Amino acid sequence: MARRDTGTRPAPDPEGPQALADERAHHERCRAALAAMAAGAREHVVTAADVSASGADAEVLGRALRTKARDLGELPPGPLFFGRLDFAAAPGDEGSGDERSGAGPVAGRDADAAPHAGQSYHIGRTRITEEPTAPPLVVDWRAPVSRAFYQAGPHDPRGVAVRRRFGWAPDSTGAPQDLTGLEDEYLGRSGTGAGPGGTESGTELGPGTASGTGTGTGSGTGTDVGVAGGFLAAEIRRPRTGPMRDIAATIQPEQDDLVRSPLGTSLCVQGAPGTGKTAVGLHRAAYLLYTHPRRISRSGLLVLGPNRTFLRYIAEVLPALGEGGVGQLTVEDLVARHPVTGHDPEATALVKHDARMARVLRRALYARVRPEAVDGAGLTVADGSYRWRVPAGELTAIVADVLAEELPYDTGRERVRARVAARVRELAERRSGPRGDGWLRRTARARPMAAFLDAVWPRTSPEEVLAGLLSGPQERERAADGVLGPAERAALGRARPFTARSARWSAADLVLLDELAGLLELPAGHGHIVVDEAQDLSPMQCRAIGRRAPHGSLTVLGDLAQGTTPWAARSWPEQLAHLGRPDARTVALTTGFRVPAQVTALANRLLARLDVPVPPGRSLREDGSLTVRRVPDVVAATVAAVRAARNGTERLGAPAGPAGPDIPAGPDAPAGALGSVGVIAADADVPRLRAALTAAGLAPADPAGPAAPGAPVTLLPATLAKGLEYDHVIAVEPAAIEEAEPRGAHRLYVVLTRAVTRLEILHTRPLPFG
Ligand SMILES: Nc1ncnc2c1ncn2[C@@H]1O[C@H](COP(=O)(O)OP(=O)(O)OP(=O)(O)O)[C@@H](O)[C@H]1O
Repeated sequence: MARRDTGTRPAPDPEGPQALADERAHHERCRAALAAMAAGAREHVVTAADVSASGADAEVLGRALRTKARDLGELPPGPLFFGRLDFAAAPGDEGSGDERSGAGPVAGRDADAAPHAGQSYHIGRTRITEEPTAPPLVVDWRAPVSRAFYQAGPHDPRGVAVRRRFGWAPDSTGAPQDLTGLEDEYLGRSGTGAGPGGTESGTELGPGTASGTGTGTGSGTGTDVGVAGGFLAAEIRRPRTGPMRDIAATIQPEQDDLVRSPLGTSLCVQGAPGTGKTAVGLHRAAYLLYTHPRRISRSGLLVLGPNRTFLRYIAEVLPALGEGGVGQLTVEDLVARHPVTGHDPEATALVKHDARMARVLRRALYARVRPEAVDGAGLTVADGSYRWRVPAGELTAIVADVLAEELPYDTGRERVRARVAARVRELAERRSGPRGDGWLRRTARARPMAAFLDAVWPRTSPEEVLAGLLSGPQERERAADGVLGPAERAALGRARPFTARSARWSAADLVLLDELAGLLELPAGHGHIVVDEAQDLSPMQCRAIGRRAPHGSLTVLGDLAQGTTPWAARSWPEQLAHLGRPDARTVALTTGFRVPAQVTALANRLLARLDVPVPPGRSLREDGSLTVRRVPDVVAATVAAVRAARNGTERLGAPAGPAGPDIPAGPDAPAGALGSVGVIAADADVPRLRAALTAAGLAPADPAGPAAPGAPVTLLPATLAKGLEYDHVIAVEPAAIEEAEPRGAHRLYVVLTRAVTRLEILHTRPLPFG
């Protein structure tokens, strides 16, 4: 593990200022090249229509070019590279583990496929080149060549002589803007990785930074990232001011392993709060799109999150990585055949989300297939002066055979039709010579055939089957007998009968309708699905996701300790089986990048009471603070706490230091460096807190509103906190949060782990944790 203690050793490198000037010049060159690339892409869009052979070609080409032009145009205005690798004159076998090196280089990106000895590569969020045949000015962080940036260490330099990271000072909005520093690690001095390897380096500071000393300790390579120092520390301490950011500059080795897992591998990441699960999932999505552009298109990739607020929070990560246009949905969106207009009591919802419902629904659907309805006289089809008759026994056998094939219901119906028609043709040909395909098609559509099918294997819809099941006691008894207990069967039933047309569907009904739709016909598949907060999914929701990637893979992200739904998972093997991926590799992440150590210690105390088999988290951050205050009036105390935070009497973030990929924030930070404040309370307490804050002139943003991700103060109900983070969290009355729902202790665990820098707990009632 490379260790650096530059905190006590100023950068000694006499070439520093020149190196910085050279890098600035390179950055200027990159900016000009990127502008030319964007202009070129736009021009290609215009000319594509003229040069294409057909309208269809023009459309496809135009779409591809438009996407490229848009992505280039949409790249955020920040730094165009964040790292550099200088390979030693005799590189080792770096990059050989990447699946793409086996598959051969992708056209136009040959230079990025494997490092060349003695060559330097700048690494950034997108590839930049002055012309297609020239070596790139910047290689994409996902290219095989870039892998060493994340994985090389003193004991495994991967041919890297020097790894350089860049520091960028922020502009007035807090976005990194000016190249102000660089930090070199000498990895490959011995050339073999033997010996002490990774040696010290200096942080070369440019003008405008606070001092001439380096930052922090340790740069975090190897799986033991330890206490973060240098630019990683600066990055994770950077105040949160808006939507989630990408972490391309500081992905850690164990995260990188997950990000670059092969497309065919389904992964499950169990991670304590703030360990980067969401970040890993999104970067893996970007990596797969880059690495397998032909096998997985943007429309073939899907990201699922728990709610709209969360999706808005993560919405900018993929576009910032040059991958706009990826579908980001909630599971509710996925199954939204109808608006939700009904509501289920909890006991009913529990039954509907239970895995056993899959069997009940299958039975309810296939109860419609009735071999016993075959007419004893068989099926007779007229053919000119002939009458062809298939005997009842043969028809029954055909139906039984097709049933045994377990095809989707609609396919089964067509298979029966095709088999019976083929049998009729056999009879006809035996008597009076060959029959063509047109004849066969007509026979398959003949009226007696339709009547036979309607009696034996009728056409139906998910709505019809579910309405029948929920409102017909007999149908329910038949389908659920031996599967659900009497109380569960009763909970499933609706008092008043209804039809598919008059139905008011509940959220759980939509999941059941989706299951039925999947039994009737296979849904369109995705090449890869990233599922966040997967611990909260019910077995039936898991099935809805799994069947949408029949040949694809999944990245399943979650934390059993954060499960808050009544059906939340308690074991990953079970959840993965419901997702149809029992063999997925499960990996635990425990190093937290968000929550400070004191807060993590508090959360771990609560975790011990949650009875879930997950390892406790540990924090990478020794900074940050935790305050627990018993107050006479939580509403008044909340107003005072928010006011103090906004007045800047409590500064947030890291101590002032040289710019890493960071905004310096701390006692000397500029006012603009104040981070976000999140007030989190039991849902029922939110209205009065909102009223009080608004009356005090501190109107908070509504987390569901459009301004939420960038707002200075957000007030959010505990049930919306999942996946989000704020610099300063004010958690109001934990006892009320815990008692609001059956899994309230898990909810409280989520709430207590949202703070990046400071957690302030305000309470009048006794605290639910020891
Ligand atoms: N390698 C890294 N470098 C810098 N920041 C990181 C890194 N990994 C994670 N982070 C940051 O840590 C924070 C937490 O990450 P993320 O939200 O992905 O965690 P999570 O495991 O999904 O958390 P939770 O379970 O609480 O939702 C984010 O701000 C993320 O950008």
